Amino acid sequence: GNQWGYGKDDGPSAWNKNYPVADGDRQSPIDILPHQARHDPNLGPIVLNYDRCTSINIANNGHSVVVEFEDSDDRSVIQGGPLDNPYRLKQFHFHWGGKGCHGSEHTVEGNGYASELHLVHWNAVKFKTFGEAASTPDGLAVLGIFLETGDEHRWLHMITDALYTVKFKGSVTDFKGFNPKCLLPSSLHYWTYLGSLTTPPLHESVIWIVVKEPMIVSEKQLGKFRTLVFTGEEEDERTRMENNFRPPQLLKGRTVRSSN
Ligand SMILES: NS(=O)(=O)c1c(F)cccc1F
Ligand SMILES: [Zn+2]
Repeated sequence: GNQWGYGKDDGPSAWNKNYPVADGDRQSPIDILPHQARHDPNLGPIVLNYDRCTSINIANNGHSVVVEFEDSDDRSVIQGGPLDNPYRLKQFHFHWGGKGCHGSEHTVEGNGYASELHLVHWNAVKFKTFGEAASTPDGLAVLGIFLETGDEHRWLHMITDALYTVKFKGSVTDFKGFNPKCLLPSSLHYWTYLGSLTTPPLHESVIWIVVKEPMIVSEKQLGKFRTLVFTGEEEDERTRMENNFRPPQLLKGRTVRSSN
């Protein structure tokens, strides 16, 4: 099948073999150069209505740890900013590095962060299903939040305390009542640009909204993500899940706008 990963032979430099769009004109992530971003006064604030969000489960999909949400109605949406419609929250997941090295996907002036949280939303006004939205330009809106190491994050333990239940690829456990609003930094000032999924199939369907202010988490909390493994419980090898990030891709003439 189309198995891909983050190793030497199946990693980002090999993805274009099975997914030629990897060499496309609007690939993600990118290196963000704040001084070259165009400040757009028409870019309003991002508005998150997550108060009635319904988390369902937490899973290890062999590439990351993902928390899925009920998305059969508009109970949790993102709107405003560059978005013309409300986009429904579908899932969130993380990308991270190895001990002490960088693991974010987007970089800022060449500097990576320890990790990056992606909150994935889809345009249910224009599309019937997530899959349809994910394969059509601007069907998705992903909110990216950098994680920087420092003091312990007061709410991230709700995620890290559950990671031992999804150590192996293919494990899924109940994860109800979690509202990701508790993870967000105080300011939602952002950069925005048109890009893609950062994992295969790399569809060029994403309106990216990258928040400028990182959330602060402790090295201990981040270390718990590295107790996950890419491999299934039945497999012999136990390959530690880390460095599950795609490096920055060419801008190819795109404009990055700044909310302010
Ligand atoms: N990394 S990402 O946020 O681009 C992403 C998506 F948007 C959707 C599915 C998987 C995935 F990894
Ligand atoms: Zn992601």
